[in-house]
Amino acid sequence: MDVQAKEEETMRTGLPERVRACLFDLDGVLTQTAKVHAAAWKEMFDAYLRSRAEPFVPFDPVADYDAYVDGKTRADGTRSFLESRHIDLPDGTPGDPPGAETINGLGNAKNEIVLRRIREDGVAAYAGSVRYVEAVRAAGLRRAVVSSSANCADVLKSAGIDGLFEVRVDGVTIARDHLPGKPAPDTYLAAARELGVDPSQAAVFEDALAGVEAGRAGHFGFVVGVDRVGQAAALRAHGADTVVTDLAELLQRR
Ligand SMILES: O=P(O)(O)OC[C@H]1O[C@@H](O)[C@H](O)[C@@H](O)[C@@H]1O
Repeated sequence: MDVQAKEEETMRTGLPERVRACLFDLDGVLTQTAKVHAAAWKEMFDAYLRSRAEPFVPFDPVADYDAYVDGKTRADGTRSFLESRHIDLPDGTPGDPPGAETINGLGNAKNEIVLRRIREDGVAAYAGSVRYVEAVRAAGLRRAVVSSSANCADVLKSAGIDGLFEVRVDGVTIARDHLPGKPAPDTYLAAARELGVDPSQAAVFEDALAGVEAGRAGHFGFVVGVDRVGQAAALRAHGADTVVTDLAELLQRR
């Protein structure tokens, strides 16, 4: 493909010309799993909150999920929501049984629920996202998935889209390399490094407030907020340069 044709195709991705790589979040951006996570968090937190002495105030799967849990690692999400309720639990250890009254125990209980739901209902990719990733691949851009989820590889495989990406930085990488999770930019920076591009040449695609914040903190070339729940203004306030409701909208931009 000659230079002009390539530039025209790159322009059709709706991204600035300097962008050479796309870094995609998973849950809620590529796959319809943000709502599965939100429902699993609610099931786990409500069971735990009911077991406590204070009056029961349920976990809100929209407001609490977006503010405290979305985009963060399992342990950070657990800690952050409990903190909002002034509940301080010990971390425990990764092997704590599901439901043990520790950060790890509650996180393990949530993971059992999420895996059960995924097993029973399967995982669907967003059709617009698949079209978009195929378009950026055709335009010659590099592609990575950057997720806080330790279940990232399985979810990509179940959705049948694991072959579209060259690099994966996920919850397993975070634990192995001791990376700070989102809203810190480290996971996105690691993916850009692995793809061999400067952050200024990479676009970040995120539906979580913690995720667009990571995009801004890492000084990435462009941050696309993906609004699945009516939080466009908050995504902009936390770091998105533009907001779409479906990635395919970007293909119409010139
Ligand atoms: O528990 P997992 O699968 O490791 O996922 C951790 C987090 O991964 C993020 O991608 C989701 O936005 C969160 O909702 C989720 O809790």
